Amino acid sequence: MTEIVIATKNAGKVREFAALFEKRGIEVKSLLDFPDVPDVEETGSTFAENAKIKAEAAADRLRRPVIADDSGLAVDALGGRPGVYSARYAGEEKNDARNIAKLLSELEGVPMEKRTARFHCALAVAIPGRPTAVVEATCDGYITEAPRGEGGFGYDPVFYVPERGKTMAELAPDEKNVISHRAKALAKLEEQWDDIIGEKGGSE
Ligand SMILES: O=c1[nH]c(=O)c2ncn([C@@H]3O[C@H](COP(=O)(O)OP(=O)(O)OP(=O)(O)O)[C@@H](O)[C@H]3O)c2[nH]1
Ligand SMILES: [Mg+2]
Repeated sequence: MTEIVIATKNAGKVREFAALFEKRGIEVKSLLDFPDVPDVEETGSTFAENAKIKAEAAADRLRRPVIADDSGLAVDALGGRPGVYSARYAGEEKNDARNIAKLLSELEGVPMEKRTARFHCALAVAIPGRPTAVVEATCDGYITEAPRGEGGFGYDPVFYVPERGKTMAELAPDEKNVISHRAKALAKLEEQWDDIIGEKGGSE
């Protein structure tokens, strides 16, 4: 395979997948390259369900193998919220700065040791005519009291990674792409890749 479509319009995800697949010699296309594919409603109650919905809708439309990523942040002190609503936490317009502001205000007064959280990533691979495969991975950390760093996207400026002593947004892209929920899920996918795509899978 030389090219794969990721069913997303999130430019932050596209950037990370492009870097992750580049190492494997595969070029990444996204729905930004296929603007005619309609948006699909994320009606699932889990990351896995939403990833499956997005992957199958795009694969049906494009008639080729597609990977979709559904991801988000689960904060323990908030009972797992924002969870599958991470992108639209502060409103349908999906504004990262407003999402962060809402998160910090909900966590006001919560001490650092109780600000534990994790990023989740579910990746679904939909290939026309085959059952959809889903893999999942997480990355543990803490929510800081103020944003730090310019890298990444989404909640990265307030997600502290204890092993690195930095927020995700302070890590270089190459560092994030080793430890992130997305990188770990992709590594799992790779382990299962031959079973998932079988002999005739992929797109040349
Ligand atoms: O700081 C972050 N670092 C990450 O690495 C990360 N991964 C996911 N997220 C958050 O979770 C939402 C996904 O929601 P989501 O999977 O529905 O994606 P989306 O709606 O942005 O695009 P699409 O892929 O659905 O087209 C995103 O918007 C972010 O807020 C992240 N935040
Ligand atoms: Mg979405």
